[in-house]
Amino acid sequence: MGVHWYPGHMAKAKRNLQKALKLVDIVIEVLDARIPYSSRNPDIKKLINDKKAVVVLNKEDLADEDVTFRWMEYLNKKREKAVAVNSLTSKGIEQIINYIDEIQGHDKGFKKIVKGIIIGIPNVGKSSLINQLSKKSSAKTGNRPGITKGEQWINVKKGFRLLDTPGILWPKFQSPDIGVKLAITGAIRDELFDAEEVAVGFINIVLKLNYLNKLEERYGLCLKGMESFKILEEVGRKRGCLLKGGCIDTLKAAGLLLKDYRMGKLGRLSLEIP
Ligand SMILES: Nc1nc2c(ncn2[C@@H]2O[C@H](COP(=O)(O)OP(=O)(O)OP(=O)(O)O)[C@@H](O)[C@H]2O)c(=O)[nH]1
Repeated sequence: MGVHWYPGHMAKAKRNLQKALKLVDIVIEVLDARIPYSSRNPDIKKLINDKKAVVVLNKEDLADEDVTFRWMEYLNKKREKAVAVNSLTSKGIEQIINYIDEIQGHDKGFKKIVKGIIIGIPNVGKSSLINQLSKKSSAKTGNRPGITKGEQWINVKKGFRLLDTPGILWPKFQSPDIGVKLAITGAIRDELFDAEEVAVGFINIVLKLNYLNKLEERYGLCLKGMESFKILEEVGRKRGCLLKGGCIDTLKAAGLLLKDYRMGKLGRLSLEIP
């Protein structure tokens, strides 16, 4: 799943999700903290309908803290319960549990056992979050979209059960701009896009959101006043990405830059602000 997202894939994902949603009372929707808007499924409101929900801004360790704070405020203003989470270290996990307690406590109509599901687009960290919530590595994780399989309930705590299979959502396709952000963060498989184009798109965002110093620090370069492709070339030159004959291998440089970003080597860097 999450590969090409042909209409057939989407219809299947939607059917599976609708089936799963019938089994649960609470939805934990996982977004990428670096792109909360672009990583949100376009039909989410309709799908969840009036079910209780918690929005998780995952991979908070890779996002700009101030920007994440602004996203939380923005979501809270819209009466959405939002929490910033690092699913690798469990930061924020307690707050999710608290929200679930709160929802259970406030709603007298709730059953004794509340059931939840984790949903989100590919590679956003659904399985890692399930692992953190279950405190055991029962869900399979990997640095590649589309590897989640299996189905069972996990007892997260007394009175709260979680479906061990996350619901996979299709991403937004509205604009090339969103596509580039999804590619940068790894929600779209690398084979499906042109790395150079995506890296240039990434540098454009870096310039727009004033993060150039992060690139300068990482690569020991002075990049002020340069346009995006030139910056990519400079990174390639510095890192020895050269073709036979000495030309800069910008494709290799693009791969290196995107990998560094995804691994957090450029520091905390958000790609969109509310
Ligand atoms: N830095 C960081 N990486 C994370 C975090 N959560 C997950 N990851 C990484 O993101 C990648 C994808 O995580 P998964 O948990 O497999 O994501 P998923 O949404 O289940 O992916 P699919 O099975 O493709 O739908 C893995 O390399 C994880 O280690 C986080 O909070 N911070």
